[in-house]
Amino acid sequence: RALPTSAGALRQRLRQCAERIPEAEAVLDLLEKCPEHQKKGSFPVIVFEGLDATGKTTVTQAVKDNLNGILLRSPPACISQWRTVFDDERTPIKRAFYAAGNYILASEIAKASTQAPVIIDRYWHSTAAYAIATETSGEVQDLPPAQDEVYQWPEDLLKPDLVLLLTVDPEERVRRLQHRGLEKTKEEAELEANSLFRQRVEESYRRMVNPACQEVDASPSKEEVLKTVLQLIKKHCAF
Ligand SMILES: Nc1ncnc2c1ncn2[C@@H]1O[C@H](COP(=O)(O)OP(=O)(O)OP(=O)(O)O)[C@@H](O)[C@H]1O
Ligand SMILES: Cc1cn([C@H]2C[C@H](O)[C@@H](COP(=O)(O)O)O2)c(=O)[nH]c1=O
Repeated sequence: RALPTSAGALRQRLRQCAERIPEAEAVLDLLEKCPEHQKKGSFPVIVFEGLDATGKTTVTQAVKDNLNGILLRSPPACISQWRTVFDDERTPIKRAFYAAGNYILASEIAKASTQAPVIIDRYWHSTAAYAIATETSGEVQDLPPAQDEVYQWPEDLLKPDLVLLLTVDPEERVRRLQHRGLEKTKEEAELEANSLFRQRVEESYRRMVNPACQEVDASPSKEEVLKTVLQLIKKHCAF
């Protein structure tokens, strides 16, 4: 399978291509500086997941402001300048890059969660869901079965307290994509063109376990969605 599910496995993958791709060496250098088995601080760590244009950027910013939190994202800023290099690489290398981003992000989460609530725009569930959906074709029935290990959280990666999956109906999502009008990644283009791919990504999110995603209908107004999300955070996270 293309997705490495431990820090050791993804380091090995990046090492294999580091001679040819200098950016892989740079990612490895950053990984070396991250202690293994990061632990979170006493503040809650809340992740927002979902397909492109479901409203993650909008809601994470609003939640951050509301809770006086710290906003982080995957891939983290320190490696995002190399993203286009890896997006053009073969699938196993590209997936190793996104996986590495999560382990580097875990170091940032560990530190930030000692200071304030941490709000995250995409984390492991996105890395896994896009990888799983890309590796299969056809209908959701063709995905690995629900209990498969691909849906498990990596044992050595810091876990969040709450993962909220934002969903909107396909027509509203396309309206939001068009309204935004930014440059598309390959995955975004595929999501628009291929409704089966979109369904596979969303179903993969739903099958993730330990922690599982809690689904939020993000179709209402920005204010309504924020209200729902803040209620869920209050219910599930102790401050
Ligand atoms: N609840 C909402 N109602 C109407 N429009 C919304 C809502 N939330 C977000 N939008 C709009 O939809 C577009 C996409 O939102 P946003 O950028 O927050 O999504 P995203 O999930 O972060 O996308 P990506 O993953 O591609 O970065 C933006 O133009 C935003 O203003
Ligand atoms: C984090 C992450 C992202 N992707 C792909 C899938 C999406 O189409 C875009 C979205 O990125 P954005 O920064 O939220 O606009 O990137 C991926 O394949 N794997 C990942 O881990």
